[in-house]
Amino acid sequence: MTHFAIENINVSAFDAMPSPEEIHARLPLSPAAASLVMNGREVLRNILDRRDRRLFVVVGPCSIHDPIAGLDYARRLKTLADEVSETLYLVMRVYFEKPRTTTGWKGYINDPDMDDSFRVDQGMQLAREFLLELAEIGLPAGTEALDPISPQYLGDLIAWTAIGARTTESQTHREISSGLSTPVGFKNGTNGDVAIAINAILSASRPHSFLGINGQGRTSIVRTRGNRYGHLVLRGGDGRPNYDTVSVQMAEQALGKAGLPRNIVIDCSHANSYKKPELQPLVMADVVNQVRLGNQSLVGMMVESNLVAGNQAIPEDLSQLKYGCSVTDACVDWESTEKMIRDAARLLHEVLPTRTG
Ligand SMILES: O=C[C@H](O)[C@H](O)COP(=O)(O)O
Ligand SMILES: C=C(OP(=O)(O)O)C(=O)O
Repeated sequence: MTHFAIENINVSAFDAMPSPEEIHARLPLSPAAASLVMNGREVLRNILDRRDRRLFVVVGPCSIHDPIAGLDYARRLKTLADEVSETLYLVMRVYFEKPRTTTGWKGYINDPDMDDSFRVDQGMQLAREFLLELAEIGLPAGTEALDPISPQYLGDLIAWTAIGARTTESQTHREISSGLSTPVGFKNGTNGDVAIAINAILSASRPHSFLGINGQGRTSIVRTRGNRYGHLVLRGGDGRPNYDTVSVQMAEQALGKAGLPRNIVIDCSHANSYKKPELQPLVMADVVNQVRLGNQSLVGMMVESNLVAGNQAIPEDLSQLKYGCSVTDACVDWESTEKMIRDAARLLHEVLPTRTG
């Protein structure tokens, strides 16, 4: 009798991963990290509930590829975070998973050696090590939840989560968000569609039951309670920005119509700056000006920033990588980051007391 392969025809291997509990046991959450993460989430919830009048800023590299440079960045950001803490709450952008338009490097977890060896097992452990060190430095982390299983490995170290423009409409990502322990920012679609993000916030606010894994790595029916801290992130789309007052007001109206809190974060990067990093300070200045003119729905901003401006292609010889420079989207450099955030903090100082509490 002839045997035909009938399943997994296009799968070349199943390589076992250590379970979340095994990785947690190797790299346990320290008491200091636990309290930093819990405090970070609480501040963010307070901002979204208007018990804290500050704005939060998720700022940092488009992606982490070199932990030494990433932590060098983090130490500088911590000094800046302390300096502006009266008006702005800084969360470091720690993106380990990159959604690609077609193909490309998918991030530090997927391919930590950047050589197509795809050591996800090592990447997950290295990502956890990075987050633990970041917590020791004293900064909360914000990340994109792209892989539906990663939160079981890293979720205890995350204070803010984004669902990206390419996955906001995905049921899987809405389900995961309904169970995440952090506030979740849903981006509008790459074509500028805000309605999908509003539907995502509504969906994630409800309980769901879906397939996932538990701490032992066993396939489980995950049953969630719903996450009431979903909010909208405007990132522009279809080559056009949407941080202007008219777009913001339309988004406010859409949130109100859906019965959702009017909580809007502006991503200063991506289509809001035509992917030109040098325009990000202008977007931030405009958002700050809208707050100064009385806008009450703008609660946060996002910036793609690194030690060095621009980006670089991943070279074959990794020793040729430029230190502190993005290997994904182009970023603003450290000096511009300091200036734009200091300017924002100074300008917001006088208006924060007049924001609705
Ligand atoms: O911020 C990151 C990128 O915009 C996103 O991962 C898409 O990148 P790509 O269009 O280069 O694939
Ligand atoms: C992929 C990202 O953004 P977006 O989903 O808005 O394209 C990102 O911020 O890395």
